[in-house]
Amino acid sequence: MNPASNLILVGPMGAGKTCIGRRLAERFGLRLVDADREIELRAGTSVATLFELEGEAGFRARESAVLAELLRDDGLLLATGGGAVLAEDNRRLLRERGFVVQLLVTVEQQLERLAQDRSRPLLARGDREQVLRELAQRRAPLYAEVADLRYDTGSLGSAEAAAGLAAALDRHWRRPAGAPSSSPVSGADA
Ligand SMILES: Nc1ncnc2c1ncn2[C@@H]1O[C@H](COP(=O)(O)OP(=O)(O)O)[C@@H](O)[C@H]1O
Ligand SMILES: O=C(O)C1=C[C@@H](OP(=O)(O)O)[C@@H](O)[C@H](O)C1
Ligand SMILES: [Mg+2]
Repeated sequence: MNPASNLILVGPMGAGKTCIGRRLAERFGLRLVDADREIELRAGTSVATLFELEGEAGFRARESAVLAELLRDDGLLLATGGGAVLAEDNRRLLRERGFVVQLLVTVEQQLERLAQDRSRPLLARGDREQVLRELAQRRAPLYAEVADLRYDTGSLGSAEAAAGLAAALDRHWRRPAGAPSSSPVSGADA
């Protein structure tokens, strides 16, 4: 098991990386960083606009650079974007620099959670269900390759899921000596 001080969330769009990350950061005394948000801050524009202006390849180059920059630090809760595992160098970096949690979600749950979402360019055209199924098929082995722990949010709401994941991390994540101690998940209803 990986005794890293960073906690890294990977998984598909709508798995809850960003929102569960927010709750867990507080619980484990980690600094929350969301890779997409950091890319947007550096570029001064949105992920959707970057896809439009630079294509997916341009966005992926920015994503790799941001992951490398952020993961020089310790004590982070890093919420990645769903495609962060595509590049082999990213996968190596994630494995080396953190305890990686793969959040599991079904395509049906993704469709429900992202029904109103207009910010994810990969879902902007075509048949959403088909796109999500193709992405899941291609990426599932890549998430599995980097994961130290897999966690299924199933039918849980995000507060319950965060509380359940925190309990699983208490059992499975060996943190380095001197890491801040954990406190209850705020707003958890489980
Ligand atoms: N466990 C959950 N149960 C219900 N809704 C959720 C859950 N996790 C996330 N959501 C909702 O799904 C949407 C996407 O969540 P988000 O955290 O942005 O996912 P990701 O960063 O993995 O793409 C948000 O509207 C969020 O409130
Ligand atoms: O799956 C993907 O390739 C993407 C997922 C998004 O992040 P979330 O997984 O946080 O939605 C964002 O990085 C971008 O729209 C591309
Ligand atoms: Mg996100």
